Amino acid sequence: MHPLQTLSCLWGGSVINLGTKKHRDKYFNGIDNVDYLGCFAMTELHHGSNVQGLQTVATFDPLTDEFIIDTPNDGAIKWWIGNAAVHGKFATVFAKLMLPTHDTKGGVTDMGVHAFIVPIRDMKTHKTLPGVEIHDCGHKVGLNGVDNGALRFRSVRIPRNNLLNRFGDVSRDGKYTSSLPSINKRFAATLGELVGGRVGLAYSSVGVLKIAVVIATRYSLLRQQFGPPKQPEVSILDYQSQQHKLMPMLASTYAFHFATLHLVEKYSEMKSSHDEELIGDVHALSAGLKAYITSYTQKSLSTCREACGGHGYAAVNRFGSLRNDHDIFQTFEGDNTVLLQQVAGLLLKQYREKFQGGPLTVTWNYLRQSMNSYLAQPNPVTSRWESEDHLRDPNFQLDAFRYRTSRLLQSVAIRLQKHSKTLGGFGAWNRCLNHLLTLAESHIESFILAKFIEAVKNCPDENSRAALKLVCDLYALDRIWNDIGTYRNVDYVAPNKAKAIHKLAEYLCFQVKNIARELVDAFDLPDYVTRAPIGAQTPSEAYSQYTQSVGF
Ligand SMILES: CCCCCCCCCCCCC/C=C/C(=O)SCCNC(=O)CCNC(=O)[C@H](O)C(C)(C)COP(=O)(O)OP(=O)(O)OC[C@H]1O[C@@H](n2cnc3c(N)ncnc32)[C@H](O)[C@@H]1OP(=O)(O)O
Ligand SMILES: Cc1cc2nc3c(=O)[nH]c(=O)nc-3n(C[C@H](O)[C@H](O)[C@H](O)COP(=O)(O)OP(=O)(O)OC[C@H]3O[C@@H](n4cnc5c(N)ncnc54)[C@H](O)[C@@H]3O)c2cc1C
Repeated sequence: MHPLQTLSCLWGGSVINLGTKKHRDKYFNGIDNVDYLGCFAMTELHHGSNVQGLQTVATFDPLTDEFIIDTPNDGAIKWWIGNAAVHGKFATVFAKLMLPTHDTKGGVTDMGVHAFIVPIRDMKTHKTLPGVEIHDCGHKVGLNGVDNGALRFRSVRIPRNNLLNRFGDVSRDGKYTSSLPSINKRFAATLGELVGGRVGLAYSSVGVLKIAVVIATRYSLLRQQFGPPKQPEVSILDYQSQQHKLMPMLASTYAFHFATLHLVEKYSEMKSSHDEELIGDVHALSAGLKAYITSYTQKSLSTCREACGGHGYAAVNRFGSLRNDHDIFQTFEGDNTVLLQQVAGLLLKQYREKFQGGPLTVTWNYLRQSMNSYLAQPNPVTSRWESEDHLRDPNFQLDAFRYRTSRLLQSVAIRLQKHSKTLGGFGAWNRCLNHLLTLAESHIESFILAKFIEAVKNCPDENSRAALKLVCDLYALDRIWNDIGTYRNVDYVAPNKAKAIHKLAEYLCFQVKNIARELVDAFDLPDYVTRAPIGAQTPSEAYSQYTQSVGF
């Protein structure tokens, strides 16, 4: 999807999902046929992550039945707004709704952040409208095809009808009504508009990871360097170090593929059902997967570039532009560190409800099982089991991941309770922040593994199932080895078992290497998508495409 289209989804989605029939009737066709190019103006110079801290105001004027949109200070200038600098005709502006209190002092009441449609350029002349000032945010590290702009509003008047009023409305006489019980619920509903973008970014990030893994793996099979004395040189993927760099990454790519397929399904289900519980579930899942996957992909892009040596540094082989364009996936649509805290918050909410007897929603019900079974002391016998059958048993693998999450959840809940007494909620949360982030990542890894195991089980073709099982085992054991300290600290894994896990993970890297070409070809990415000579589908063409690219 082209960034412009994605940005129009943000603008169009906000009008359709935060507005009501009158907005759909007035704007849908223009959005759909791209007459009404628009932008999603939430972020300000001083506030991006903290949406409740936004300062742009929309004050209702009962005399003229309008809202007055104002940027009260430079910190409130809308910043980074895609489609604003060149193309946008409208903006969905997120601002604090201010209602007159009708008292003698002429006061106003802050009703919280709401969304407003603000025309920013003339439909015919495309000139910036009166009271609107727009500048380009300038050259960026990447994604320079997107025209990110900064907008200042000086007493811009819009009709009352331009309030996107699905979750809160203002009558002609300035009375506020809402279908939702609290300002917090209205805020959550408004933020719900961000979920679609996070789903899209998680899914797109897997696409970027596939491209990088395809290029690096194909090149590593093709590239030969050194070999045994008096024998032909070997492919660099024969080196254990190269296998260790790329094969767990290939396994993670497959794991993320299945996890994001499930996320898209849950998102579509949520959009059609509007199920309250599902909304919270999908919010946390999209936040967690977007944060986890985009962080993993960004690190992997550098690993792939390095694994291809000097030719990985040639712009024509794309690692640079992919790395530069993808880098911001870790920040926009919600900064990853901030989003992981949403996951931790929801886990703690479920934990509290569970111990207060409340129901656990379907996606988290493993916590119910794990809370009871896993939190018993680890079994001193199984913690020493090291056979390949046991280590490659999906039940062991998933139990290990879920045990870790449960232990992290229980221990952070205890720490938060202890620190809150002296530091208060905010201080306690900050004191435990790294623990909370580890909990969130551990939960997301458990979710990803569960989906991968499910995909293996449901694979109809026997040979493909065997290949997927091999890749899934590598994913699981690599992840356990990656955090072996946690498992050792709680004696879930004895020293002998840790050694066996490490040894088996290295052996599985070697085995996956033997089918690596088939595994990357299975992503079915044509050369016009990977667009990197050294990763050409036909190995014999790779070097010739590359030499031709420089003019030979
Ligand atoms: C390389 C190839 C390229 C390919 C091409 C692809 C190009 C892709 C281009 C994509 C274009 C992207 C353009 C970018 C756009 C943007 O960046 S838009 C702006 C994004 N900004 C954000 O995401 C802001 C992040 N901040 C927040 O979401 C919130 O401020 C917060 C941090 C979540 C709120 O925190 P706080 O104020 O502390 O409130 P909480 O108590 O945490 O939350 C209140 C309740 O609301 C619930 N909630 C929060 N978010 C959501 C949500 N999204 N959906 C549903 N519910 C939500 C939260 O759970 C709380 O509920 P309760 O616990 O019940 O109170
Ligand atoms: C190319 C690009 C396109 C964009 N497009 C749009 C758009 O179209 N519309 C739009 O509204 N916005 C857009 N944005 C803005 C984007 O959404 C914000 O940059 C993002 O939400 C992060 O906010 P911030 O930049 O203010 O960072 P901050 O929130 O200031 O965060 C900075 C750092 O502080 C850390 N931090 C912040 N809060 C916490 C916390 N509570 N706990 C721990 N660490 C914390 C973060 O982890 C981060 O590393 C875009 C940005 C870019 C660069």
